[in-house]
Amino acid sequence: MKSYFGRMKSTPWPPVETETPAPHPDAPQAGTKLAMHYEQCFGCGEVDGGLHMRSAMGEHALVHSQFTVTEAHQGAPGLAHGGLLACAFDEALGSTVGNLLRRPAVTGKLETDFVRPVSVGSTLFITAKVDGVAGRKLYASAEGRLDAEDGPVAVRARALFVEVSFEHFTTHGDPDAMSKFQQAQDRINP
Ligand SMILES: CCCCCCCC/C=C\CCCCCCCC(=O)SCCNC(=O)CCNC(=O)[C@H](O)C(C)(C)COP(=O)(O)OP(=O)(O)OC[C@H]1O[C@@H](n2cnc3c(N)ncnc32)[C@H](O)[C@@H]1OP(=O)(O)O
Repeated sequence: MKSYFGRMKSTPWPPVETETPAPHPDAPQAGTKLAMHYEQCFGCGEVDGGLHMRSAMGEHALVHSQFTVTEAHQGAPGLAHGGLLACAFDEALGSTVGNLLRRPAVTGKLETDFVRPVSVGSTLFITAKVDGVAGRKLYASAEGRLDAEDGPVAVRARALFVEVSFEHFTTHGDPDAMSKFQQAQDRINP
């Protein structure tokens, strides 16, 4: 498969020896639309000004995500804010890791290469994959193309997710975090 990294190629990725991840037996099948994981998630939830990202499982354990850049997402006039684009890749990569490996994890490190401007009104087509697993360390990467699955690459990203216990979310976040996640899943997939 063609490298996902372009200029990132000079740095070895993953940076440590990893095992090739097998998708979890309960990972969604190719063609499945992925449910939002939480209604108040800025990436995939029903949040005003959010990304409203939509994702689907593709062939070869690739996850395809899309979102359209709105006026609420600007940095420079008419252009997507870089941090907002990083957020989009955090979401797409996190969803890829969560759905394929079904291990609770948080982003430890996220790197982005911005290679083309992304203007308001454009749709980013993001393709993401899990690259390797080393114990609790889960490595993933993605690229985002402008306005079509085969459009020009605008952003590349790679990230380390670290597996955590479910208590991470209830201790550091909302004590009811897990029941809220579950309620959201039940409403979406009754
Ligand atoms: C059943 C399951 C679910 C299925 C569901 C499917 C549905 C879809 C699911 C989900 C979609 C989700 C979509 C959301 C996407 C957005 C995600 C976010 O935005 S997450 C928020 C931002 N991130 C944080 O808030 C983390 C804050 N940081 C921490 O809490 C800690 O620092 C943590 C947990 C990352 C690590 O802390 P420690 O104490 O547990 O572990 P230590 O030992 O420090 O690190 C473990 C290993 O990782 C390396 N590491 C950690 N951070 C690193 C870094 N920045 N760079 C390099 N290595 C790092 C360390 O060197 C260590 O490696 P060595 O084991 O020693 O080899």
